Amino acid sequence: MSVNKVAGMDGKKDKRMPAENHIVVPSITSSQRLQLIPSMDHKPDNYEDMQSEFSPLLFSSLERHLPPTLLNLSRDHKAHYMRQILLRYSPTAERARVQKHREYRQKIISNYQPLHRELYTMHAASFFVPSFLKAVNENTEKSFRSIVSEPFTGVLTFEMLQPRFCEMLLAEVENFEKWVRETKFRIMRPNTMNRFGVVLDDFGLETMLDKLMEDFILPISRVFFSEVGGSTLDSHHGFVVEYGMDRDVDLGFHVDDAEVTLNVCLGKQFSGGELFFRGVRCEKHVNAKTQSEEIFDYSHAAGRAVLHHGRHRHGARATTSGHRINLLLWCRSSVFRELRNHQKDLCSWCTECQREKKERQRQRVAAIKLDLLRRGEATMQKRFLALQVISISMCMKYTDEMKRRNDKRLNMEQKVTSFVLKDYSNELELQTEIKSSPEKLFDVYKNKTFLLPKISPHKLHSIKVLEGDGKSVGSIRLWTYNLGAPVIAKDKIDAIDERNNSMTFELIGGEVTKYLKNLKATIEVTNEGARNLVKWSLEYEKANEDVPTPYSHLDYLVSVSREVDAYLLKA
Ligand SMILES: O=C(O)CCC(=O)C(=O)O
Ligand SMILES: [Fe+2]
Repeated sequence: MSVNKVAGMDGKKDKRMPAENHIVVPSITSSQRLQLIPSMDHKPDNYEDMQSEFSPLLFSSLERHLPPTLLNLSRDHKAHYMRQILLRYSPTAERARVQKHREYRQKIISNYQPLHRELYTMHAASFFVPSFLKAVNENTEKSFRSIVSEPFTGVLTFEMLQPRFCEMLLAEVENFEKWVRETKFRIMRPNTMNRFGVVLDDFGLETMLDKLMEDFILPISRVFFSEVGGSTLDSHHGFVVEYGMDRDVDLGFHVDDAEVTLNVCLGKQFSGGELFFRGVRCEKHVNAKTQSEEIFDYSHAAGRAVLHHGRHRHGARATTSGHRINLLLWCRSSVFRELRNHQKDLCSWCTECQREKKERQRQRVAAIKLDLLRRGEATMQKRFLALQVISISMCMKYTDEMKRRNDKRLNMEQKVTSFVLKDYSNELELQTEIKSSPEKLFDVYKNKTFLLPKISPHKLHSIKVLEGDGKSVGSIRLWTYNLGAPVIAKDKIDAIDERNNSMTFELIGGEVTKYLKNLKATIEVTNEGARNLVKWSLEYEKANEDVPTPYSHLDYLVSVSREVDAYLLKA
């Protein structure tokens, strides 16, 4: 089974940038690099009318990553700066392909006479049904839930297009196909799996479809598909597919080259043609076996939309009579794709990754249980507590149990083998024994943080000093690490006590600050008799009651320290 459908030539704008020698750009120093954390309170310029080989949406989303000193420059300055960066990432062959495709589109657009010009700009009131428009205008989770039904997890359906719009679009596609036949113009099909159907972006509908994605699909995807890039959609591939006895009959099992796929049935009369879904999979698991609970079939109806994750494996059964024509919008997120490049291991959204993870956890817990039982020295209570501590990052069940205890405001001190966990309200401590000297381990955290991504590459991707020297109080650093998914955090060194090998960091930015209003972490490396100990303490304030106690953060910090310990012993 080959399920990866190859994307068609999705085009870029038929526009050009202003001539470069018209722009005077202030010289750029190394401190003016793009920022990993976007300035969310900055409103980017609109680049719609700018001529460039890159999409206007790409410029708008990249603008938020510009260094603060560049944010207030003129639009042309910013575009010039961003274009230089984008060009560095666009290899020559890709640029040549884009250029060729742009010429192809230009040739079509300057020769083809549209039938319904009103389709080429967004007229929301005449395109969409009122219920859809109302939900998008209100733009709340509640408003979207009121129009959407979810017959199967991750497959949303809702009424979307007016019958008149469907008729006009069908007539426009027919008109375009007539022109193709008459002129014998060789057009590209939407992708390698379709012999029929046309790319709407290629004959002038790109701007309207950009708007459709940005103003109508993005708000819904933000609510339902944020985990898979739905909040950062910034480019699309828009086309129609056509089925019938004299067209393509069915569509094989595949995944789309999209983060979120919009599939709207335009008509006409048909029977058969059901969509079949078979579970969400990442690249690694795209061919993994389907579980019975992943099987879902859906019969489409004219005007109705289906919105699903692009990597939700699917296909379409044979259209047994009539004609079935659908509008497809493959919506993509460059940010999500970039982040995926750093996240080499598990996908939170791939059912198979999750199944493998559970299986590994089950095996670990079983091994720990067996080990404890074998040792026989632990009392029944010790065994139970050991499992609780070790499973902090593994099973929410345990942390829920701990939360209930915690709510009774119990100060627990649990001594288990080499771990000590203290759980106060808003404070957590986890201590573990290490073999290397306290001074050496502290030295890594104080002076040699550059070693950490090397020591623990699967947990920590990078540490960048943003302000100060990265070693003294007041220094600000940017951490990219892996807490199940890639996470970005900005911290400030709050206090250093070299005599006691202790340091405190405060979180001042990044995803975690969304659910923990305050988070201070202190490391203390000490020596107690014959034992060397590392203790991590967290002081935190949850953004709301539903936020889980940050056991996983604590466990993360301690497990990195244990890896540093192992590294020092080997060094
Ligand atoms: O035929 C359909 O409705 C599905 C089309 C589709 O999945 C695709 O073109 O990616
Ligand atoms: Fe598809």
